[in-house]
Amino acid sequence: MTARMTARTTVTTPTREGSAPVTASRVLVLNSGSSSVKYQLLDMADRSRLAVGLVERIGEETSRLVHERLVGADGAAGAGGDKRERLGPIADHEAALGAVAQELAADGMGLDSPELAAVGHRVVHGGTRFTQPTVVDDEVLAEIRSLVPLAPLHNPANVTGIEVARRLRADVPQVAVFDTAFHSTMPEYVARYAIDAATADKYSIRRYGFHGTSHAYVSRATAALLGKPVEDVNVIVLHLGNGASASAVRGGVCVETSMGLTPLEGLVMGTRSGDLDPAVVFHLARVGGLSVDEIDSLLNKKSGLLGMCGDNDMREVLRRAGEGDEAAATAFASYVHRLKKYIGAYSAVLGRVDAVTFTAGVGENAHQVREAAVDGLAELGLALDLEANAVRSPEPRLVSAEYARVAVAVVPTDEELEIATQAYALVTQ
Ligand SMILES: Nc1ncnc2c1ncn2[C@@H]1O[C@H](COP(=O)(O)OP(=O)(O)O)[C@@H](O)[C@H]1O
Ligand SMILES: CC(=O)OP(=O)(O)O
Ligand SMILES: [Mg+2]
Repeated sequence: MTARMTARTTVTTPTREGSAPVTASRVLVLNSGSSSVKYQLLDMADRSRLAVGLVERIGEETSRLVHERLVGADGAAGAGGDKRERLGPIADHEAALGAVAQELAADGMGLDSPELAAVGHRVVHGGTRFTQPTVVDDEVLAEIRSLVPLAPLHNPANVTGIEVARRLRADVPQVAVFDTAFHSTMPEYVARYAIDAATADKYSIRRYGFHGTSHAYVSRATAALLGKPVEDVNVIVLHLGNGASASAVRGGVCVETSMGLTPLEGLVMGTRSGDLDPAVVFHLARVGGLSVDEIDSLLNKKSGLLGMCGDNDMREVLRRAGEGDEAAATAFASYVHRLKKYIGAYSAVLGRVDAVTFTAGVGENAHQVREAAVDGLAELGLALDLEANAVRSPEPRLVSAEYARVAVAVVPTDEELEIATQAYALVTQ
């Protein structure tokens, strides 16, 4: 990406007065979740962050917007920032994005700025069609909308984000960057489920995989950390946030990932079950009398750590387990056992593993999870330097023992920077 960036052409937009064009190098990135919007404004001329923020608990009485300006009020780097918080109900995503636009405008960095080159949107499901970042027009938006049944928790919010941003700034390209894109290289025999082929084709049933923007960024950053070209590095990436997924990346190309048709399969997550016998669904319907929607909600929103022990935040699970709480200890043990299984499985898939990399909220911060997941895997070449592993740091770093054959790394993910980079590259190419 960096190489592509240096050869950039410029985007020109008219000034507000409609006179001479100015060079636009800012990208606003929107990551809209079901009840939250995370955003960042970046200047791609030097890849710096100008403002970051979060709106959470959208639709509740207790909504909260936190906005942080990271540069001087006139956009000058290093001139000191400002952090503001707004509490009180924000009814929906439309209102949330309106509030975000207001905060940016208050800092002189509003959506009407002639310096805005693009808005980059995280879109979770891109189906089989969207394997590249894509400028959104009516037809593309309709296709993203048609994928809502495959990502009901995520795509509706992504669609709203695009609609609102388009309305606020119709002349600036809206670029969709898809979670599924990086995984589109999986071999057909990996992507296919072993079900009737005609049925699978009719209903677009296959493994798509998610968090691809993070898996792509982190696998490249791991190669950089090892000081090797990405083509020479085989890595298992463990993205452990609220949603969690593993991927096996051979020489920069994804060959397998744990999430499937939807972001429900695979690892134990904050509120999602991950892998289970599909017959659990039939049993709940036939014997439990639950509707399909009730089972969907149970497995997506009331399972995982939350379902097993009542807390979905790993910090809380660790605290309770440390105090001897049995349900929390079992939930933690299930979480790391599933991780261990995927590390083993993907070691077999890759044949040779150069690194196992932990990322996202849990992966970057919970040293206990890393320690427990790697424990006992010496035969696979994995061993930690426990002291290095326990150190907190925002930097990419190695935490493996010096003698270990396979590196264990902690690499902070940066989906927003990756989305901005891809969006900017597309509009300036
Ligand atoms: N210090 C910490 N120790 C353990 N877990 C943490 C810590 N900080 C954050 N987390 C976990 O990270 C999760 C959020 O990760 P994040 O990548 O931000 O998720 P998402 O992007 O899916 O919202 C939280 O639910 C919490 O469990
Ligand atoms: C796809 C997915 O699971 O995303 P998130 O972790 O943001 O919920
Ligand atoms: Mg995330």
